[in-house]
Amino acid sequence: MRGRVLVVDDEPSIRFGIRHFLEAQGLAVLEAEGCRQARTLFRQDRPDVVLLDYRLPDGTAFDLLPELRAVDPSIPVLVLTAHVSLDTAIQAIKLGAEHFLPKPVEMPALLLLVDRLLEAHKARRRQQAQVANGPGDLEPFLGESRAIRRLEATARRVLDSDSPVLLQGETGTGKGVLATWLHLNGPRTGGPLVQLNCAGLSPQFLETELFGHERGAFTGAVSRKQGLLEVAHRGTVFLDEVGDMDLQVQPKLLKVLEEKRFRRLGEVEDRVVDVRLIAATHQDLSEAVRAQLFRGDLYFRISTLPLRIPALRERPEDIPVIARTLLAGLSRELGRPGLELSSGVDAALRSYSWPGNIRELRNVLERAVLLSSSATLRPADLHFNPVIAQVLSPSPSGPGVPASEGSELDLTLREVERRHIARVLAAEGGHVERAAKRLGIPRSSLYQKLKTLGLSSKV
Ligand SMILES: Nc1ncnc2c1ncn2[C@@H]1O[C@H](COP(=O)(O)OP(=O)(O)OP(=O)(O)O)[C@@H](O)[C@H]1O
Repeated sequence: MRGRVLVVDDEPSIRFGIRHFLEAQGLAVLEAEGCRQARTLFRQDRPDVVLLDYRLPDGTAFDLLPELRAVDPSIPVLVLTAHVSLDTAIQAIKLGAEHFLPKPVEMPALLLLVDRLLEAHKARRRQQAQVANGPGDLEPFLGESRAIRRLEATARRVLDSDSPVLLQGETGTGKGVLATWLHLNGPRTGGPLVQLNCAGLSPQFLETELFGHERGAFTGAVSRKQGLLEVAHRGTVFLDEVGDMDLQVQPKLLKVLEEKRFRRLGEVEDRVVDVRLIAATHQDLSEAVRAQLFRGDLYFRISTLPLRIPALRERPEDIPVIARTLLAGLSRELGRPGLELSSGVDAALRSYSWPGNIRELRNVLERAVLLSSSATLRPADLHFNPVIAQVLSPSPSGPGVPASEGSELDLTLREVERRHIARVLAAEGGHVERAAKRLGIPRSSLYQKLKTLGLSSKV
């Protein structure tokens, strides 16, 4: 199917003629005989193009256009009319119509315009997806280990399916990178990819983010808000850290997956939505189900297609090629062409345990590039960070608190700063940019502090 066209006209013979013609061209056609029916179909089925007769029994195209734009401004509308005056044309364009076509409709001209509008719609969606994702050119299957080849084979098999995918893997293994790849290489690539990290979100915030709300639905809902599920229509929703989703919200997500409908907060009517869910977690969700922190029914639904991303230490043979790929990216990003790794570096990289996985590897390389003026990085340029290792691996003394640390009152200001930075960095899984944001300082200042506080090499 090349696309879906909604034909709104009160004359059954005109609808029949257009339908017959467009279906023969491989397009699917929905029909509405007036504004009311058009509104419902538009909201529920989100066509790719609307053909809208100007005069309808319960209103005109001018009544309907602003409403359709409010629901989804990316869907192009073509107005059909027997009498086009310049004023009408200007008014329609102002209200968001893409084109006019005089009646009686000439089918070849109609097809030409519909094809053009379909292309424009697809390009708009693709552009929206790219804005949301950032550059989607990262390759998630770097290396030749059996673990990564197996992951690639399974990922390719699930590309075309609409069933939910569950990505499991430690922090920094590239779950986000794989989610983007699945979206961009699957049939929904022209649609949006919408991402939400569920960690630490209150139930109400999570609900309004996912489902949206009507004006006045609760105190503070001063205007209506579109939920991410609506924004992701015909695309993909990526829910990161799904294991942290509040128990109150979980049954509502299950309903969306099972019935493909949901309701904005404060709304009485259901909305139909067509999204593919990719969920990710670093937790053992089956354990969370046993501990009654995650609903069993939702777990079974979202884990239809589970993909496990191996940790770096499970595939040390892939580390040299991943490191060189990351270095080439950093080289471009930081304007330092021709960067290389000396032969001794591979052994050093392979012998470290990488608790923060590819994110940590990238950070170690980025730090090395920034702190070294040579084009060839040597083992001495690599500063691994044992604090991260300590915090990310389970420790009896609790996260981020080395057992040997004495009374906080005896600490110097410099030591407090050093420990705080180390903790924030560890809490962000070694993600320097996010840690800098959390600390409220520029990334370059954080690098400077890491250097002066000796965090990069001897914490
Ligand atoms: N295959 C890859 N190629 C290049 N960079 C990668 C790759 N995989 C991961 N990265 C980098 O590692 C970092 C972490 O990736 P990502 O956010 O996808 O991991 P994650 O498993 O989702 O982490 P978390 O569980 O902490 O959210 C990002 O900066 C990303 O650019």
